[in-house]
Amino acid sequence: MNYPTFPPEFLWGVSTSAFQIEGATAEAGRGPSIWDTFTATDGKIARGEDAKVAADHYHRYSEDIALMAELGVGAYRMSTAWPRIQPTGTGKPNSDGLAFYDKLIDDVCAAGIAPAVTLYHWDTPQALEDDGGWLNRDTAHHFAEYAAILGERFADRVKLWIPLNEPMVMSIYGYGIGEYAPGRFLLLDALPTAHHQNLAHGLATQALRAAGAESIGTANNHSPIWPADEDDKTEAAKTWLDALLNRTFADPVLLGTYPEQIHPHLPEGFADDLSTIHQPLDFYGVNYYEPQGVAAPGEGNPLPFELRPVEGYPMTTNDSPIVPQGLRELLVSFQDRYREHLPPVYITENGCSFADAPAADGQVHDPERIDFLDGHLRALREAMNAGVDVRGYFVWSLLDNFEWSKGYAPRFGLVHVDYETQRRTPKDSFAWYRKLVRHE
Ligand SMILES: O=C(O)[C@H](O)[C@@H](O)[C@H](O)[C@H](O)CO
Repeated sequence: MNYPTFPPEFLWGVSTSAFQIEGATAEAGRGPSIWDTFTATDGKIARGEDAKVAADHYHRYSEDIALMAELGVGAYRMSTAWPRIQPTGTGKPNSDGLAFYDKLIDDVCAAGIAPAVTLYHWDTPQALEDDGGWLNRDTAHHFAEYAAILGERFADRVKLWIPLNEPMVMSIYGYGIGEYAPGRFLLLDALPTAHHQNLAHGLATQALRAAGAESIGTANNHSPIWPADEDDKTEAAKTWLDALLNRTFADPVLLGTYPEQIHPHLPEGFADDLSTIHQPLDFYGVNYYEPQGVAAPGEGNPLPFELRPVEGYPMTTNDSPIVPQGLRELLVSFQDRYREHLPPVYITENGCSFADAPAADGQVHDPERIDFLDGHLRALREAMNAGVDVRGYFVWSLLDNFEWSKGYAPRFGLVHVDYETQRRTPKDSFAWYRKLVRHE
């Protein structure tokens, strides 16, 4: 099988997040997070599922590290659970929490794999949410304190640091439309949470630098915005949605500015924080899954846009259109828009879910996932040929895991997880990725 070719020093990895795989939510001093609260709230999660056990990674991380060593990946993007380190989000760190990540990071390093640590993948300590969460500017400063604790403890071993995972999703899905924790429905009044997360990114980057961190970047999710029709009003809606979903999180970090449209929705004095947010970065991490369709707002719609599905493409079981060329388009547009302000890029997440299950032969055959990865890697290669400086790629995800409000039905892993027995079964895509990563 001919694979797309990449430079020998290209960094191959896999990604996960703490809340989606660890389980052990009440063990070793971990405090409750907004997602523990959300999963315990009726009607919020499909089939009433929760992540108390998830993939039980907290107890089975050695087995999972052995799987990554088998894959031959050069890096593992994981997240640390803020409520495991600071159960209420402030104050003295929980030594058992630090000890867990000490052991995990040591064993990842011992397997010859570079740890890439995301400090925050949406599991805000509930105590901070009770004080307003990301609506409260103080949370950004608490986050910087948390970052300093991690930097001090792990900067000697961690290769790549990512303060926040997808602040856009936290703001829009968590505070804007209530689909994710903490479940607020504030629409555009959620935008102060975007600013406070951007501020947290800047303050945490300063704290990590002070602790001697090697390489710091982002993991922002981005989508090319595709107009549903040629109407001028749709073009205006496209510009607005691009500002909201993409530029509100890229511009302040890369340029030290916010798109004009967003200014009226930001907290007073936001401009004074831009120099803190606009920290020099070593890389820009992009999570790509799909383009986003848009049209002009209909009658009575309070928003300056209307979301539209992208049609005419094969779909995943998570209702995502499979559009590899969207990745090339996105990266080339970023190169054009940010030019010398865009540091080297890592694809920090890309992946797909299908209803994978062991077949009669005990194997898990997932040809659609192999096609998905192959297609997106070819599109990535094209973007690199067009001049985008891409240094690495992380598959979402190593393991099947808890897919937020959709629970366990969407399976994104290269490794199948039987949630009854916690048995791990590498899928065909695991073998495919192994060959690619090992240049076999
Ligand atoms: O991008 C995200 O939404 C998150 O970073 C992951 O936690 C998701 O599980 C994954 O993307 C699949 O939807």
